[in-house]
Amino acid sequence: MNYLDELNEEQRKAVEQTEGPVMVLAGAGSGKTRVLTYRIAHLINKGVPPFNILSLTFTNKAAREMKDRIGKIVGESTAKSIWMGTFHSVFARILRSEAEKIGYPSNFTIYDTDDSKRLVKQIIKDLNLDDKVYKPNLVRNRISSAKNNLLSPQAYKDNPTLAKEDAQAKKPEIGRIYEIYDKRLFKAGAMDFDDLLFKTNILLRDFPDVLFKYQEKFRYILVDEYQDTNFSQYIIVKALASRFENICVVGDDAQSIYSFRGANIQNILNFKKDYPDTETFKLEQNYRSTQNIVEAANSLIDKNQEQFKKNVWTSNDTGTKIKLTQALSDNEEGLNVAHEIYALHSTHNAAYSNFAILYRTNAQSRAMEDAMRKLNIPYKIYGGLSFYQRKEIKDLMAYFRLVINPQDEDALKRVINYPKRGIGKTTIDRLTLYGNENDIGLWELINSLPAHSVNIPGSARNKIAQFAELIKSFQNVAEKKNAYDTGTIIAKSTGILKEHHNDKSAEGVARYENIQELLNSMKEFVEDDEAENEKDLPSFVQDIPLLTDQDQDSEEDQNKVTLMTIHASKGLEFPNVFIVGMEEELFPSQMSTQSRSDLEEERRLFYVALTRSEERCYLSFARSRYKWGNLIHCEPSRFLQEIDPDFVDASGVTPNQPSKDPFATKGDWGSSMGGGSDRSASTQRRSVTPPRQKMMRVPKTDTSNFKGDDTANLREGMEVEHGRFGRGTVVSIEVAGNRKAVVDFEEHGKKQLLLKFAKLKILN
Ligand SMILES: Nc1ncnc2c1ncn2[C@@H]1O[C@H](COP(=O)(O)OP(=O)(O)OP(=O)(O)O)[C@@H](O)[C@H]1O
Ligand SMILES: [Mg+2]
Repeated sequence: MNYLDELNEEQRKAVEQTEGPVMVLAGAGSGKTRVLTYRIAHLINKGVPPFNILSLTFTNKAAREMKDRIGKIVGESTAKSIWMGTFHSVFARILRSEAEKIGYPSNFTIYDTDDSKRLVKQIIKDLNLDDKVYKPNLVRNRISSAKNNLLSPQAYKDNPTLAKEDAQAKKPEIGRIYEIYDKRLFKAGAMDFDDLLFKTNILLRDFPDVLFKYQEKFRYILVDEYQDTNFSQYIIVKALASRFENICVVGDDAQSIYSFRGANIQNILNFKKDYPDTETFKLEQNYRSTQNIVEAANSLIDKNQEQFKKNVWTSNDTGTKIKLTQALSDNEEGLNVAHEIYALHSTHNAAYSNFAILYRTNAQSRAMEDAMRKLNIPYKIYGGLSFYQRKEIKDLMAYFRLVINPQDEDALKRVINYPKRGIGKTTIDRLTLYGNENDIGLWELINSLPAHSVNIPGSARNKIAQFAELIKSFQNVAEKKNAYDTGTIIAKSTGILKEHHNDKSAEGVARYENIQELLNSMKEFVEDDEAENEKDLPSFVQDIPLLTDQDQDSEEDQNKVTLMTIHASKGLEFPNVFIVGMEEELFPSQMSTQSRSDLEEERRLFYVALTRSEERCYLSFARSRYKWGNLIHCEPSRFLQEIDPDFVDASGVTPNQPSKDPFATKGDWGSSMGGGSDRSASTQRRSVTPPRQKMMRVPKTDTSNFKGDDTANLREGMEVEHGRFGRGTVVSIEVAGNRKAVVDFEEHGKKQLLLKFAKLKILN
């Protein structure tokens, strides 16, 4: 069958209109991504060389799937040379070949969010600022949004509005922090994620020949999920497309869910202004979901004022109604979901991969995971601590980074005394201070130490010299050997492998296995004959910070239930979808209920969630859940009443009085639902005693300053105390296998702990 026959008329028109600006603005599941995919195949069939096509997707996984499909139409080897991937990965690749023009080494390091946060923290400390006021996360977000709006440190400092905002927030030094942050990154030959876009913009702005080269190269540009592009991405696309204007963007204003990261829905609304010749196509037929799901989603999004009205319909079956259930607690909610999955799996023979559980916040995964494990249901969780963020992996990777780019000070500081070689903290601090004051990079400094009058004793000087020699010897190895051989030599001769091997605790064994796993993946990398890239260490390390856990899907992950946040589920589809935690102050989130536009974004998020489902969709809420160590009573989400009740099976959940909430609409799924209710219609949350008979866990009685040491109650964000490491905050909890938690300790940094042994005290 001709591939064009697999499209409806409107889709086909959008595919065949290959020249000039094209916008496809259409609802969920209407085939926008399919149009992009077939359009690329069509371009190639019409004779456009694949290397003249640039396709920007939301995830690298989406790009791989697109490439696979195109490969089936035009042949795999042809499909391979299309430039396709996320903005970050595509422009990282371009920056590597052009970096020297903007003063960066081509093997610049990419700092992930964690690395960049550590740097911000360090600067706050160096400036003697109070990190309770200058919260590193907040400062980093502010810098990030400045970069995504293309504001340099100078422009930030000169901007009166920002200065006023910062002054009002009692954080007048953010501009200065940004300036230093920027300088240090540059000195380290490093870019953070936002820089990959920011620096691309600088490159295209300041080097007309480079701009010309890529305009000529990317004669056809396609962008998926255009509604979630930010200003920085928008300007890149605009610059590249301005010569030929063969640009096709697809998106759905109703699915714009990243404004908190600077995504600007105006980009899609302004497309026509930017390109007056734009041909617009509307796709209205949904191929993904049953009628019930489509209509339910339509009725919900109708409540938003800011939107293009769309008429989305489907010729699919009516399907079953959306099933609304309630539970007494988050644990019970998890068990309900698990039982339903188990039942569908056994009676309908549904593969586990046909199920997704979607939630608003990562912390909600815990109750779901516990339940999956109770019923022995295999699951895969996205968005936890990704493999490459584990401490032992980052340590070894820091050696790799340093070998490739010795200017990388974050890497250097991370390993100069790891494994321990007697170079103390005071010594490192003195080196750093001297380097900063005299504007000498750390690597240069430790290599010319005799020429400098830093206050460091002779014994430490020797050790530093030995360390520099060690790194240089690795650089020699890296020049001659492939990534795997180099990696193995580094893991062995630094003593890292041995250190983990000798540690026979459960954590130690896991760390050793993780290091082995990293080396295995390096072996795979060098043995992969298909991939045309170099097999050396820099090629292996290059894009690792850009990998997300969605990119690490292995064969064995195929038949598992998917657990993820709604944000991460964009563009995906599953036969059965469970949307859990449909409660006020959780979804919509507490922060969002103060303004209409924020609330509308939450509603779009709910729209995204609903429209992931193909056949069955389940909504649930719990009447109580733990938050910050307290059991909180929950109100059903206002969004539940916004779906036309014709499409919802709420049997067992009786409607209640209308809510008093100013944004709420008719009806309310209220408090007469389920046992043990003692609620009025108030929307306030408060702590209550859990209804005993059904609660899975009851918090222990408080006899000390501590909330009890029952780690079953542990949640992300909690303050805890550990016998050895002191106070810290729970960053994430992993329940697969032995329960583990990553805790960010005030004094000791992040540690992964096995909860069985860790004896964490939950603080107030
Ligand atoms: N003409 C068609 N015939 C058959 N199936 C189609 C057709 N168009 C789209 N589909 C199928 O419908 C589903 C949704 O398509 P697609 O993912 O491209 O939609 P989308 O508009 O990109 O959705 P989203 O807004 O969620 O990203 C896919 O499974 C796709 O294969
Ligand atoms: Mg899509």
